[in-house]
Amino acid sequence: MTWLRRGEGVITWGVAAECRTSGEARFSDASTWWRNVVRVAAVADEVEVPGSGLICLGSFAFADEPGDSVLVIPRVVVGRRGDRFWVTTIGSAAVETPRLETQDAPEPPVNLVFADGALSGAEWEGVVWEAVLHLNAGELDKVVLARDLIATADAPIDVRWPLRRLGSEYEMCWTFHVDGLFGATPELLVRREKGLVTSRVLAGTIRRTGDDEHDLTLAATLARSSKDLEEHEYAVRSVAEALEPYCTSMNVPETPFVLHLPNVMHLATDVAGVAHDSGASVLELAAALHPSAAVGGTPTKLAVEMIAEIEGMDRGRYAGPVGWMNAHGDGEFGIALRSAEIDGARVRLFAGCGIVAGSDPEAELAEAQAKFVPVRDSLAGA
Ligand SMILES: C=C(O[C@H]1C=CC=C(C(=O)O)[C@@H]1O)C(=O)O
Repeated sequence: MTWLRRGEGVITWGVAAECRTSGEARFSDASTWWRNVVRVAAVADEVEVPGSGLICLGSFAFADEPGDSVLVIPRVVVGRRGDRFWVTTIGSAAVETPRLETQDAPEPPVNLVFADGALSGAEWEGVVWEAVLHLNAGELDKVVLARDLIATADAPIDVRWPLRRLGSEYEMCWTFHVDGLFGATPELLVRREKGLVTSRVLAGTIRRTGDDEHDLTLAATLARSSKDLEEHEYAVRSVAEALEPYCTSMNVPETPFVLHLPNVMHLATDVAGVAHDSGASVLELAAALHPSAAVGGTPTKLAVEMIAEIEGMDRGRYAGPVGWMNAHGDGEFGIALRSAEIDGARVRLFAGCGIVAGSDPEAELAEAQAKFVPVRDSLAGA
């Protein structure tokens, strides 16, 4: 498993224990399981930085139904924070320090072919039209609709190949791999670190052209676009409202900044708060925030119902929380965007867009295509 950003984070091997769960109680099941593990664990942590000591990594389904979720305690963790490096071993009996051996470099996927997933592009545009009709009728303010692509190779794909590329090309994102779900997400649902709670909210997107000067003009257009600012405002409000009960004070900037990624630019807001003594873990905070308006919509309940009704596919763990947590309940959960599920020689890629009353289905399809780019390119040959 992997959780990395700018070369910092953890890479893990093996499984010491795991909790598989599903349904509405998936977050509380996993939280209870983790608390029980922590209660009986003997932890020797000589490093004491985020990610050292006993940790688990998890990936959760977007929807209550269908979809499976998992929390995994790895056997071996190799971590880095700043100039500190460490190895953690975890087991139910005495554990030996593993020998860390250099592995062969991964090979690229062989003869990779892409095909539409549940819906073709044209069919998906039809679904977006349908949503726009509902939005214009005032039934809801925003709904996020996604689609999938299927990539098939001639032989099983080594996930280290796309992970290396994502890690180096999307440095400002969190590169992850948990139980077959991998990607590089630009959106941090929540981080809890020593009483400080932070969240990076994204919503509002413009595609990059490859011409830096032109992209700067586009960034300025994005920062002034009322459609995108409105969409962004919904997302920030949903995060601030969900975090409020857990924080004594909060800082919610009034204006977003533009986050530049190699494929797209987003309106972004970093929300920060001081956690009060409720002791809610980062996983409990992630459960309270999910699904934010960046992946569900506004109002949440209606948007999630509409997604189930018209989207035409099972999201699985795409757009669900993915991340790690330690024995104190500190950790980071991102939203599993710009992601894919790998199963042998087959990869299922996901991308979605926030739809509001003024959305143009053709433009949304182009935006979804741009959001497939990180994983799509990461699978390409050398
Ligand atoms: C749902 C996705 O992106 C979300 C995150 C950032 C910007 C978004 C947007 O502008 O539509 C989406 O809400 C995705 O990448 O699959």
